[in-house]
Amino acid sequence: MAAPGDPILTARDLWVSYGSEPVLRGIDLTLVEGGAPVGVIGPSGAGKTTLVHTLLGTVTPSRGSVTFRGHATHRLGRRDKKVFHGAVRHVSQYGVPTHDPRLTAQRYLDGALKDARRAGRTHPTTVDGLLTFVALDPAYAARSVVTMSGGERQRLALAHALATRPDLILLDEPLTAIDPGLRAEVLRRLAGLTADLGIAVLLVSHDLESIERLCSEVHVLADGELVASGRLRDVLATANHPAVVDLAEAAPLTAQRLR
Ligand SMILES: Nc1ncnc2c1ncn2[C@@H]1O[C@H](COP(=O)(O)OP(=O)(O)OP(=O)(O)O)[C@@H](O)[C@H]1O
Repeated sequence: MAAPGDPILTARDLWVSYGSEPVLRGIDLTLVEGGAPVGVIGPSGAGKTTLVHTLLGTVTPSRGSVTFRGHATHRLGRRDKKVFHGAVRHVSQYGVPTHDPRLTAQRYLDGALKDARRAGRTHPTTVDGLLTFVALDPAYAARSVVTMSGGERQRLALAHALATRPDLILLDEPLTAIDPGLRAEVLRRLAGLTADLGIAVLLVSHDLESIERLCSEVHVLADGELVASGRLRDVLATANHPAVVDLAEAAPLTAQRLR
């Protein structure tokens, strides 16, 4: 039985290459049960999405390993894979992955609630409640997902992941397509709900403000390496890597507030 603080996903000396040049270089990262949200921030092309896919097992590392509760993810049997997919959910920057015009928000979220019941992962929520949580009008339940805007699809994907009450949620730029005010509000709600339900979060983003709103611990990813780690305030205060300096310069108001 997993207890708070036990590792859920652990990456050890993770190296990934698509061609000859490594995209991830020796990443060490541990995400724990019920842990406070962890952020990975880095510029475009730093390797953030690759890191998420490697944690999920959809990209195979050339060196190093990812373990789920102590078991190598690339060697999970069918049953353990099912457990893994219930425990660890992913929300990509592209939102709901569908081209099916018949898929409504209601059907999509109903499916997630059904999955949650089957896996014993329910929490007191409904389709209306989930839509409202991500700041979508409950009338959207009847909408075909393919007719929704990018920002609406992103929020629907987030609602879907939350419906299944995972132990860990991997968020890859999940709210980039919505305006900063709404993004701040959804992140605020997300921080509250994940804390209440004990869901651990990894947020990868290039946006310092989003990371600040959700994450107490951050890692800076630059050219495939984690070059600084700690509380965001401390990381910015001791910025001695050019990538950290660039981050602070790109969001001067946030950086100034934190210093
Ligand atoms: N399937 C692939 N084949 C070849 N190269 C890839 C592939 N996926 C990513 N890359 C390259 O790996 C590097 C890291 O990409 P990745 O998408 O992980 O970065 P990122 O930090 O998520 O970027 P962004 O913030 O722009 O989404 C980039 O140079 C990218 O072009």
